[in-house]
Amino acid sequence: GWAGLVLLECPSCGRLAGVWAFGAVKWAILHVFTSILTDGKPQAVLGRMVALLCLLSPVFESRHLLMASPVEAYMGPSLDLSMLLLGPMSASLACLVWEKGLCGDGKIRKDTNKLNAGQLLMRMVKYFKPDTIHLIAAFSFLILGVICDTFIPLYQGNVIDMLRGQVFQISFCHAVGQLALVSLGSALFSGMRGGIFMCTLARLNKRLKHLLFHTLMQQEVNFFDEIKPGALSSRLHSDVDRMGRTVALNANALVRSTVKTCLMLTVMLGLSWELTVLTCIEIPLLAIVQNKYITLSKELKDQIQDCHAQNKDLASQTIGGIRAVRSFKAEEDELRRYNEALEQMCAVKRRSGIYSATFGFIRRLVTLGIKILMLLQARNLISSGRLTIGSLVSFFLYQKPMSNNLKEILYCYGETVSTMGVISKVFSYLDRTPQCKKAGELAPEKLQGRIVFQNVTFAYPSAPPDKVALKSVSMELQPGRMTALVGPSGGGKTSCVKLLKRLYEPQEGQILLDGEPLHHYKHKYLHQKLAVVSQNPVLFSGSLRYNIEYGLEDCSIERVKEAAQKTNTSDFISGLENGYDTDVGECGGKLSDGQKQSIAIARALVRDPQVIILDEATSKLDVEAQHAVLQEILSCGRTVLVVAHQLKTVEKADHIIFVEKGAVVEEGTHQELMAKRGRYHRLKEELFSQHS
Ligand SMILES: Nc1ncnc2c1ncn2[C@@H]1O[C@H](COP(=O)(O)OP(=O)(O)OP(=O)(O)O)[C@@H](O)[C@H]1O
Repeated sequence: GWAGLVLLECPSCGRLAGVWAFGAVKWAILHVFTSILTDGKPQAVLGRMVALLCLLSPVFESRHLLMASPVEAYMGPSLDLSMLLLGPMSASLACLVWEKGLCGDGKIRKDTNKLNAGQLLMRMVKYFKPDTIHLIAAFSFLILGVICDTFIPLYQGNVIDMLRGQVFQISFCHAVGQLALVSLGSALFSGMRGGIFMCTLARLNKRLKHLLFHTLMQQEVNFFDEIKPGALSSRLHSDVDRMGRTVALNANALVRSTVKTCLMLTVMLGLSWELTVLTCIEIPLLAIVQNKYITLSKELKDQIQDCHAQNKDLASQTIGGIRAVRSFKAEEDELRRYNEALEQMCAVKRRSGIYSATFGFIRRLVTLGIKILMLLQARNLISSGRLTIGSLVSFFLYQKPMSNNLKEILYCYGETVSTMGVISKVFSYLDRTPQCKKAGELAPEKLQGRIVFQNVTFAYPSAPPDKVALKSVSMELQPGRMTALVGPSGGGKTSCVKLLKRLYEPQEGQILLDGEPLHHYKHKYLHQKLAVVSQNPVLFSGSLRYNIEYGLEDCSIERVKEAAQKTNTSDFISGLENGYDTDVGECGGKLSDGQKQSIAIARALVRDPQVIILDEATSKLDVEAQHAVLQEILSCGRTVLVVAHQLKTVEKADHIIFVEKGAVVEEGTHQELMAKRGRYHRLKEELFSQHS
């Protein structure tokens, strides 16, 4: 700026030599200045930038002198104000291209990032494959719409130039007709493009959600111990929606803006190359600001997502457990916790808002500066007769959408980059291999139901490495016998049940069913032949029938009724207005705890299992129902394992296994264990006092 002002004051001082001398002095001063500012260690990039800023004008003037015709002598630098600003801008642009695009380190770094992002995008694009026809149609309409769009301002300029009335009426009508035609084409093709894209996006979302849900269903139970349900549901809904939307809409916007930009650039260059250059200078400047903004906002976006998942989790936990919250009068506490989570989210969003406002301000400042330069240049062009008013109007009509296009390209780039985190997270779930043994193909017609635990050692994957839930447990459950697992709380009873259900795999030893390891059996077969009923069974919202036949294909109503009869629930169900079609409410909320247990036992019995495991599953039933259920379960020579806390259940058992601190301590009948006067005898009162 200073150099320019001096030259404006004294255009002929020293001509080219003066310009070079001035550039050199400016370089020396700026070099000293940057050295002082950076404690004598200016960065290489700053040095290059300073050199370019100071020497670009002398180089340009030298070229001017060399190319000047012999007739027209070189008269020194131009007094044009726009040239004054063009110098520093061109230097900044050249520097940016060099540093960001061509310079060694940056390029390598960018390439590796690009590779990952590129691979993710390519993979994402593959999911669109079933919609190829739709996409071809959508992109064809997009290109047609863009072509029509591009010509609208040009025809508008033509019509304005003809308004002066010197041209024939017929050509005016022709120009208006052309304008109407391209406008109509633009509206029609854009509408078609938008509609098809939306449909494609909906189909992609459906496919991705289905795939992700399927993958999640395959994961081992520990995966769900480690990742909260709120986070998973957020991935499944918000993230899949976001990744589909970003990729599809950005691809749409990117192609539209790129085609439009190329076409518009051609037309604009034809109208005025000087004004076009000025329009294009805006882009790299905005790119720098946008790049900085993307880096800052990416981290915040991740934080917002995590906060969102946390809030969702907190709200669903509280609402789901509202009965517990109410009974402990913990509403205030829950409200405070939720409020704290909201505050946290608010703080992150506030920071994001500040970044966005600052970015918006700088962007507007850049745009305003360019606009002023353009008006100055336009005045020069019109006064020298190189541009008509109609062409200028056309140019301005192009300029706004052109800048918008470029901004859109930058925005799409930014959006896509910031969605990479989301895309890679979703893909990491899609690619996750379940950490459990693959089920075998064994499905014998006849199953005895003899279960043997052979030196089973097991620690929960989420527990500390030294905390073992079961230590070398060996035991046998025989067909036709009821075995009771008893022991103090935290002893390892439920862990045995979980291993039998194959929710977890033991780290050492194995569990055999009729002499074969559990994982050799077909998954579906195993869960049909080995039924587990827990103390607090999970029911799903839906009818009673749906809950009893849950997971079974082609289960007749007769089988459902028979199972209900065996658990003494058929009378209660027949008394209901809709019978077996009565809705049980969210998680069976419309049923009493005892009714829930009965339905869960009926659900186990309808499968006609050979092994039944009751994890205190009859605790809420009345004595008569308990008796009936146990009678029924023990018939047919089944293997029965009960995790018992009640003395009367234990007394009915043929065999008792006493588990403490993850190990089998004693076993035998109730009488034998009492006679032994060991751990079982000593803890008997404590074990059963609350329940008996
Ligand atoms: N999902 C889990 N992750 C980590 N550790 C667990 C998990 N579930 C249980 N444990 C730990 O494993 C040990 C055995 O627990 P388990 O549930 O088998 O005891 P239990 O005998 O059934 O107790 P209770 O009679 O109170 O139900 C306990 O120390 C418990 O803290």
